[in-house]
Amino acid sequence: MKTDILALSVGDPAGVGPEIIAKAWGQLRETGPAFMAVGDLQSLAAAGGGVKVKAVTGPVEAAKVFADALPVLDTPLQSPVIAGQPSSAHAAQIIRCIETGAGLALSGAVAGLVTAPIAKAPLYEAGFKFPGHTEFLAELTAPAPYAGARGPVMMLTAADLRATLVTIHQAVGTVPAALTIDRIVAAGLVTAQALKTDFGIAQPRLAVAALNPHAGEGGALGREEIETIIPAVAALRARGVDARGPSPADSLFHPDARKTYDGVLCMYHDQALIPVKMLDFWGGVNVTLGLPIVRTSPDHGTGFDIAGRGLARPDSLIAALRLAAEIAARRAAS
Ligand SMILES: NC(=O)C1=CN([C@@H]2O[C@H](COP(=O)(O)OP(=O)(O)OC[C@H]3O[C@@H](n4cnc5c(N)ncnc54)[C@H](O)[C@@H]3O)[C@@H](O)[C@H]2O)C=CC1
Ligand SMILES: NCC(=O)COP(=O)(O)O
Repeated sequence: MKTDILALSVGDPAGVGPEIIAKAWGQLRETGPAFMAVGDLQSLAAAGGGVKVKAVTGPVEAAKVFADALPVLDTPLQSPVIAGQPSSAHAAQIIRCIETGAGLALSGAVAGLVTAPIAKAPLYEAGFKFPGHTEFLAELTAPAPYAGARGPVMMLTAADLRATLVTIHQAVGTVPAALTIDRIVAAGLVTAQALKTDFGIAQPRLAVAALNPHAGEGGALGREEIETIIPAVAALRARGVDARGPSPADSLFHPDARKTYDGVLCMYHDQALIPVKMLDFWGGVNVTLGLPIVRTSPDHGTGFDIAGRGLARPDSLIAALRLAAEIAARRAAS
């Protein structure tokens, strides 16, 4: 049965996830968007500082209890949690929660999936083969049909800035070789389409960032613009995308520059994430574009340094829940 409720995977139980989920529930219980946590009930109750939690059998029951208690689809951990201390012993449960949430979203039982942060290293130690949620969810949803341009493409958004990435989790030294015309075009097509369907922008303008200082200074400071990015922008324009660039990245993110585009395609992780987190560290949201399911996440990580101390802020998670509900409503209406 379809519901408007969102699934929320709890992420690393030793991080700030359980605490910010309990806090987010406290702020959203009367207004929504409603969500069902998928994780270990006991550790959520312990991290929640007295918040009322309730085990539920699925989204329909969760929607009924949301105003009164934090609904949890209990997925028990096999070993104890110590806040601030990640452990590869939790990896299987963390992965199962993401799989469960994705399955519920694929079946339409929930409107979308929001993921609380995972730490990558303990999952890699346990044999997890994907750089992060983004690539894992692409694999989990690959068999499902999707009419749009297929991702995954990572978008980080805060205030009026929507920045997407051509390369995601890879060492900076490997980025130039990874930037191909096809890869930039594919990320640009997914971004342009998602700006229309998921963000409601009828005719999106896409800025494309250069890789090198001064956009390569005519080749003197790097040839990636000439050999790869300029041809990719031309190919995007030939496919009907209003793409401009490549523009020197140092002049692309100030307020007046941001008024000239609806989305900006960035070449590597920190090129996009630094301006987004500078603009609004607490309100930033990570969205996976080009999937048959709606998926958002807070822009921050597991915060092990503050986990279990009551200091974690739920703002970014709340923004992620609100954006997931908005995108789901837009997709449902189209
Ligand atoms: N969506 C996801 O699953 C993400 C996961 N990560 C993972 O998180 C782990 C830690 O990464 P870091 O680079 O240290 O970033 P981080 O975001 O966990 O921490 C950076 C700083 O922000 C603070 N912070 C984080 N969340 C906060 C919150 N809700 N309230 C108040 N302060 C908060 C932390 O205390 C720390 O000082 C890594 O293993 C990384 O893989 C990082 C980013 C996103
Ligand atoms: N820096 C963003 C991040 O690590 C999120 O990755 P993902 O788990 O959403 O793929």
